[in-house]
Amino acid sequence: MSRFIDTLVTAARPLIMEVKRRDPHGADLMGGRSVAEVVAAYELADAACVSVVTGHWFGGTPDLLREVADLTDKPVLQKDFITRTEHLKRARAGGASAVLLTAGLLSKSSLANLIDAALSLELTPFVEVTDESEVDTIVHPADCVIAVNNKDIKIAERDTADLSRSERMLPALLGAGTLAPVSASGIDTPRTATGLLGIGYAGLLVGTALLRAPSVADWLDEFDNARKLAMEGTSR
Ligand SMILES: O=C(O)c1ccccc1NCC(=O)[C@H](O)[C@H](O)COP(=O)(O)O
Repeated sequence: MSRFIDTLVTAARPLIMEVKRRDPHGADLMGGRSVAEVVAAYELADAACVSVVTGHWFGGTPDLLREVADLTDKPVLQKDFITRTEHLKRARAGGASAVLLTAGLLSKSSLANLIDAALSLELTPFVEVTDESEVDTIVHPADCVIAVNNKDIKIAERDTADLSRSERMLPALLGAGTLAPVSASGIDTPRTATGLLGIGYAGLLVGTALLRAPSVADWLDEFDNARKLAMEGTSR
């Protein structure tokens, strides 16, 4: 198992915290902070893993991966439009431990080739899906994070998050054999996050909510409390 997926599934608080410069509408998410300050907040918050959006739609640049990877020892996911083996090699060289592969944007054979190539480079394939038919196209599912994107990248994620998609698709993810089903995008509140872990997600990818939170520490306190209450509820 490569480092990213292993770290995520064994983390006490399995949150992938994201560095992203702009939201889908172009609004700034950094709030005057440097990348180093955001990563430091995620370190303090004990993120399991860090995601960095290098895609230009969200204000990213290729250099942002190296900048983030140099600031943390945590496994780093690169989120970008990765379509070629060359992109995987660059991701590895830039310090990534995992790479986004968006199933809906790749042919079945390209996705399979990129998963194979990522695994041979010891990168975790972070395969994002938005419907059940895409799950069936994933090779080596046990070695992949399979993430349901609650938004639609084909319209640059300008839609409202549909969290019922994560609920509906969880059985398909588990049925495919992934050890790491993840819900991604539009996870707005600690309570929403707790609910998704409660139904069986092994990890969550959260960007905007943490970047806009007045205090990451307070957001996580609320998350930990809601999770404790949910766990007490299920053990009664
Ligand atoms: O999802 C993609 O295919 C994608 C491609 C290139 C750059 C970014 C991409 N996705 C970004 C995201 O999905 C979100 O930033 C991430 O899931 C966090 O979402 P949010 O918590 O709503 O900020």
